[in-house]
Amino acid sequence: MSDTTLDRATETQEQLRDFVALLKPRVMSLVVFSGLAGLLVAPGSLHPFLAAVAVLCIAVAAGGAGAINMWYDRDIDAVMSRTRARPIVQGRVAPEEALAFGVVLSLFSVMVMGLALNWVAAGLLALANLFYVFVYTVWLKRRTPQNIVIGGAAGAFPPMIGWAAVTGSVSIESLLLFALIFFWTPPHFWALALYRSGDYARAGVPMLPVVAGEGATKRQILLYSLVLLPLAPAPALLGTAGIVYGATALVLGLLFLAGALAVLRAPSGADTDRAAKRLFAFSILYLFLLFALLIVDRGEGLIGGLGLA
Ligand code: HEM
Ligand SMILES: CC(C)=CCC/C(C)=C/CC/C(C)=C/COP(=O)(O)OP(=O)(O)O
Repeated sequence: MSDTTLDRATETQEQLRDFVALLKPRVMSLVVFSGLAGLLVAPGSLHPFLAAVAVLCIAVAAGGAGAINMWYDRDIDAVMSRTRARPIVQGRVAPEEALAFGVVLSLFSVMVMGLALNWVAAGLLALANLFYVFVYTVWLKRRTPQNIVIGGAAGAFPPMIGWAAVTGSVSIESLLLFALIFFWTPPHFWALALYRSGDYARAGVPMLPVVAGEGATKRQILLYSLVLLPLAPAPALLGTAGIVYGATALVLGLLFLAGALAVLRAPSGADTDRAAKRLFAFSILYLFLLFALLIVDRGEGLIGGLGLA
């Protein structure tokens, strides 16, 4: 192979990597997993191919919204150390190209969901996508410290979308899964914001630790952890999951609460940063485990949900 062919291959690979980065793939992993859980625990069955299409649509719509978010936020992303290396900021992807990429993916995923599954799931998918772009990114992120409480609802839709892909409807059970992520998001994000508050202050983004201070943020984290404690086991009461899920969710909730208390008690500075980093990491593990348990504890739902029964 000649040097120019090799150069071109490397360039294509790097471009591909940049476009994948626009989709925020790491955050997407949990979005997709929670969507899959919603799909698997829903009553009814779906052909495995259609189940795969539905999950792929959730991933692509979330990725499309992520690309549009990166286009809109390119000014503040350039100021924050965590986001400085992103492709648009580094000039490796043109802003208009990222925007077009995000819009096309968003439209495509909603259309495919509607045509292949049903229009309730497609409508919810569009709502989640629009909520992240317009309500969170454009409207609230730069205006109020409640940005992630309200705007964070976008990320709570995936299990409801998975559920609707199977059933064509919204139900009390899928609303409960929505509520679970909705109340999980503030402690998840504010833990990170505590040790990244310098970044947000520099960028002029009014995240809670910047606007209300460290103490108020820690108390809010504790409050939401208290709400999660009875909420997470609740699917066991509705029959969406079994007793194994319910008991483990309670234990996980107690561990979450212990993490929030450790953050509250930690003195300002390095100790707070350390406790907040641990809580942030645990928040991700917590949600992954909850949804994994939900799937496992509904073994017969899993088999039925994929039409394998
Ligand atoms: C408005 C709501 C949310 C905000 C503001 C937020 C913010 C963030 C931020 C800033 C990070 C760090 C990413 C990085 O290091 O580049 C992060 C990580 C993460 N978030 Fe969230 N998040 C939100 C909701 C969610 C939701 C709903 C999910 C999934 C259900 C989620 C899943 C994750 C995961 C899996 C990571 C770890 C990614 C990694 O390994 O870096 N987040 N989040
Ligand atoms: C269609 C669909 C299912 C959408 C779900 C969208 C989704 C993943 C929402 C979660 C919200 C999120 C990742 C916020 C990141 O905040 P930020 O954008 O302020 O983070 P940043 O500072 O890293 O850019």
